[in-house]
Amino acid sequence: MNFTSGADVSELLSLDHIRNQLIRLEDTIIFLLIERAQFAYNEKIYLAGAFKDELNFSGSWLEWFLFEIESFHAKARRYTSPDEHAFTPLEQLPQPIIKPQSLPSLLHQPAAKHPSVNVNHRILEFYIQQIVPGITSATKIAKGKAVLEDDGNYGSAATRDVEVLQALSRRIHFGMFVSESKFLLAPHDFIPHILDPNPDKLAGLITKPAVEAKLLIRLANKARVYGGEMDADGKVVEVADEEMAARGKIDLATIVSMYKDWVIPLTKDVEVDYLLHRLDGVPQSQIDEWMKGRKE
Ligand SMILES: O=C(O)C(=O)C[C@]1(C(=O)O)C=C[C@@H](O)C=C1
Repeated sequence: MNFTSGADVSELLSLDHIRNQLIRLEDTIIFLLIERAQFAYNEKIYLAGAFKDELNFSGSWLEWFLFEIESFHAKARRYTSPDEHAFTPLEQLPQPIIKPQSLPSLLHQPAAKHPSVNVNHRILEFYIQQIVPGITSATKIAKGKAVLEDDGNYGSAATRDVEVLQALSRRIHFGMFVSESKFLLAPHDFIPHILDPNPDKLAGLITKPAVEAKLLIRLANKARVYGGEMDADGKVVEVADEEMAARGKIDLATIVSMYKDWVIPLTKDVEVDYLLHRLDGVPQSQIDEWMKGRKE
């Protein structure tokens, strides 16, 4: 989100504005997945210690990429922005070399900084285990046996992985802004389930089935169009959904189920975890004031 565009806080926190950011990120994520799908699964880059002789690093090749890239980005103060979360623990990253920007305070800091709100470890897990095998040629048959595909493009594949992971992380942690926006619209609805913590009730309050249904239809259409093909004259070549993956483009079902099974549920977890800490440090007088807004 561009926090310095001159927009005021209420505009930045309007649900329409935040949802537009989420819609824009769909495009980014689909294009980045298409880029990753050009390379084989390359299991070796996800195995801890597989390159330990070359790297002097005990984690995986991908974790090493994350560490190196995030070290550079940390120096450029990327992780001082409220919508950015590093995969590498912050204490292992260098300090910014320039002062943090002065950004409008949109989030309730005790909630935004609470460790439970950071779900990057879960993003990394589902991405490696479910998404990469789904969008790449994961296995081939050699001598009658299924073997994992490895094209040796470890640098290219990990570069794309880092880009996809950063975009997924931004998208999912946008849940904090969604929650803040929904909370401020009707704090009295949320407060009882925060004071007597009830994650299910909070999840019920933030869930919007119609928004989710539209998203999944839009996403499938986008993936079909962005992953589609044109001939040299610019004429659209009709390709069946199943054949798109075979052509090294993208597997539509994997993208849609990634959102349905992982991206939306994790965004909701971030929303609920943020809400559970939304009253941390808030004075009782402010809570009373919010509760006055409740319809009798
Ligand atoms: O748009 C919202 O209201 C959100 O909370 C975001 C989101 C999503 O992840 O896309 C999550 C939960 C809602 O049920 C609908 C959509």
